[in-house]
Amino acid sequence: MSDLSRRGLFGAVGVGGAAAGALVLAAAGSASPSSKEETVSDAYPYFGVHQGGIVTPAQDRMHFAAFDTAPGLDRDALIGLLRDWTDAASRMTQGGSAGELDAMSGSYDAPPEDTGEAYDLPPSGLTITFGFGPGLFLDAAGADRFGIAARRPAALERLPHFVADNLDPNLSDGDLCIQACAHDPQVAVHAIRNLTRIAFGRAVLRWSQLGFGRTSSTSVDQATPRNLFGFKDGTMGLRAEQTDLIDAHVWVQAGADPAADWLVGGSYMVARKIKMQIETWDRAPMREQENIVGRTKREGAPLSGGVEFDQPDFTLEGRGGVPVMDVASHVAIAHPDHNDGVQMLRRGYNYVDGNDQLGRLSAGLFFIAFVTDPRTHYIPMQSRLSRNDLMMEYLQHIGSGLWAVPPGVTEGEFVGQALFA
Ligand SMILES: C=CC1=C(C)c2cc3[nH]c(cc4nc(cc5[nH]c(cc1n2)c(C)c5CCC(=O)O)C(CCC(=O)O)=C4C)c(C)c3C=C
Ligand SMILES: [Fe+2]
Repeated sequence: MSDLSRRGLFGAVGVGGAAAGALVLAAAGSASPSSKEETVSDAYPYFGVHQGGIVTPAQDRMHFAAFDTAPGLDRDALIGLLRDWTDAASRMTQGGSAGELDAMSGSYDAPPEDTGEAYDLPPSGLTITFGFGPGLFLDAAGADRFGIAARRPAALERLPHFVADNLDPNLSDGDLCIQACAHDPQVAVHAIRNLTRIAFGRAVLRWSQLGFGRTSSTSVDQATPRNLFGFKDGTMGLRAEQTDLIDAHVWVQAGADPAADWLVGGSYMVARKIKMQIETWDRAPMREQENIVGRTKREGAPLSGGVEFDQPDFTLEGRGGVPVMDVASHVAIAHPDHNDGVQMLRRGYNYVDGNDQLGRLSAGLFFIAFVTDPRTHYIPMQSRLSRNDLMMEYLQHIGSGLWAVPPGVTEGEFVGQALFA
């Protein structure tokens, strides 16, 4: 393990103004590694043009949390919360404590400012990404509690109902959300726990999710991981290095929504908790599994031929003139050619929440995508998938949410500050 831990605060807070994704070593005296040499102890800069945790190379662990603001919270108190969250996030991502004092310091007669479980741990690539839900702008009763309703982005509405959705309100929505990703689960959990604690009296945890195993790659240097169906997942996902595509499909551009200019440089985050009927899937023949996905299980190559990163040929016909790639395969329906060219930055995680009373795993994929506009990028694709995707027989969408993700933070500012200017 690196010498770098949370014993005291490190001088690395605020290192560089570079966009998140540039890796820095916070340990004094260490040489900067290339991204191929990244280790579990590294830190990403907190301050930058975009928030971390979007184009940052997807870490292997995630703790996601959605919050509701407390009844009676006013604009100044909300700003105070965002400022406190920003300060804590800027410290924790650099391997520091949640509070100004570390977990073992402070008055003996007061609770410590940090809960302590990450005290000996390095930064572990921690990123903390904040999002604002539709309810922050207008609550269920239509009240503009924080004086920001006029600046609500037009695209920030609850996602519509999709065919076969079976959403649990207790696993959906939230005025605010936080995505904490790290190489070490204890570091991600520590971040959410302490941010929840800091929010006491101002925002209440509504629902949360642990994810253990990325199902995407967001950098060209990352190998493609596998999901709980055993297939390579993330092959055709957007990569940080594809900057033109990231600009076109992920970041909100100037002029996109004049009422929501504060969101320029930010994005929209879609989260869907998708239960996978894995015991049923495990009984499906290999031929059927591959046909449903549209790719080979071993290599992740398109069924039309070639190797993993080759494009599928949807026109290729097999015996009897039947397309080799099933028109209802997951890949066929989700491909940009069949979705007006749209792509999304997928950043999901596998999850297992124990099991049900019949001995079936309560498991699936916590789907996360960052998009420039959910109305063009997520909603039409999900509508097609929910109606036609062969994989839907094995899936159940049980949780859902959409949040506007403000741009990155400059030192001295708080996250989302431009919304309140
Ligand atoms: C609305 C968007 C998507 C949802 C929801 C979704 C769920 C989901 N996907 C898999 C497994 C795989 N998905 C793959 C590709 C793929 N999926 C989406 C979108 C959604 N998936 C897109 C845009 C793509 C890329 C299509 C393309 O350009 O070819 C693959 C193949 C490998 C890959 O390219 O990533 C797999 C496997 C599961 C299990 C799942 C829900 C549980
Ligand atoms: Fe998919």
